[in-house]
Amino acid sequence: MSAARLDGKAIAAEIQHSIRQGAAAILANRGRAPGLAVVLVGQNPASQVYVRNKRRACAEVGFHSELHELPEHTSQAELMALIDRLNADPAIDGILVQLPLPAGLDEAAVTERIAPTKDVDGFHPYNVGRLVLRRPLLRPCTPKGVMTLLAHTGRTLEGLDAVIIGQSNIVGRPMALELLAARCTVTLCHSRTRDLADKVRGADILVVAVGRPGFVPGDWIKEGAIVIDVGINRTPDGRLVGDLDFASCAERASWITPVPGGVGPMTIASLLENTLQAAELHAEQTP
Ligand SMILES: Nc1nc2c(c(=O)[nH]1)N[C@@H](CN(C=O)c1ccc(C(=O)N[C@@H](CCC(=O)O)C(=O)O)cc1)CN2
Repeated sequence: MSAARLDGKAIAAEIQHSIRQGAAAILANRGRAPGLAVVLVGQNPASQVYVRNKRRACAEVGFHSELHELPEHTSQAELMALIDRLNADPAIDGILVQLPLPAGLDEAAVTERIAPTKDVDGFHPYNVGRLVLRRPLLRPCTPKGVMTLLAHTGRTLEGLDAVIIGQSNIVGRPMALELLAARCTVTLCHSRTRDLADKVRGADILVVAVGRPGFVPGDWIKEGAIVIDVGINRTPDGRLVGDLDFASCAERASWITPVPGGVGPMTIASLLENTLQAAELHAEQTP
């Protein structure tokens, strides 16, 4: 079998098209566009790229976006005070604090300070709890984007065996909850997992988020599996690659995501969806 590509860039462009119409409707009804505040602390070069891409996507769909750039040595109290101001700002529907934060800042405390209906990353315990209880409100962007990609395969997910490698709060864990809600049987693997290759060989759906180039070889892939690569790694010669040995995995999979152009653009599309959803929630709350 040779896999078909799940083209995240093209699917994200379709989503942006419909969001542009939603943004226009909010503008017509409320007299202002959906608003996203992006908080960037420090000078992490990858974060700078992601933030630029997110703001460009906002401009393309007609959202208001504003960037709050803070120096590396910002204190916890200064960051919390900014979040409080943005929570109270009626022009802001979504608040995004780009991660990772510089050492010394408490990410969990910052996440919990964001008002749950402005938490467009879906990281607040309130939003995570709703996902656990199968009553999601704002869903974490990368797993949500992966679910949209899976929907584009046209396959029924119910009953499939899904394996996730990587147990982070922003990808692996919410990904497990999403796939469980879609009635998959889910195995969440991590650095202490035994017999990883055997577990992966049973997967109808494989999601890999470990941050190690070429971590999954083709002979781990079940014939016909759907394979999703969340990894983004820069090689010494400057290329961007995922966590799969792409060529050998593509020989056995039925569907596979490329890097770049797979999950990354879907993370940004999901952020736009969440920001529009937050703006609609706020419109209901303030008629
Ligand atoms: N507050 C958040 N911080 C982080 C998140 C997040 O969802 N919220 N996720 C990651 C980084 N991330 C979003 O912020 C992200 C990563 C990659 C892409 C993307 O579009 N990648 C492109 C390639 C871009 C490039 O040239 O480097 C692709 O894969 O095609 C978007 C968003 C950690 N932090």
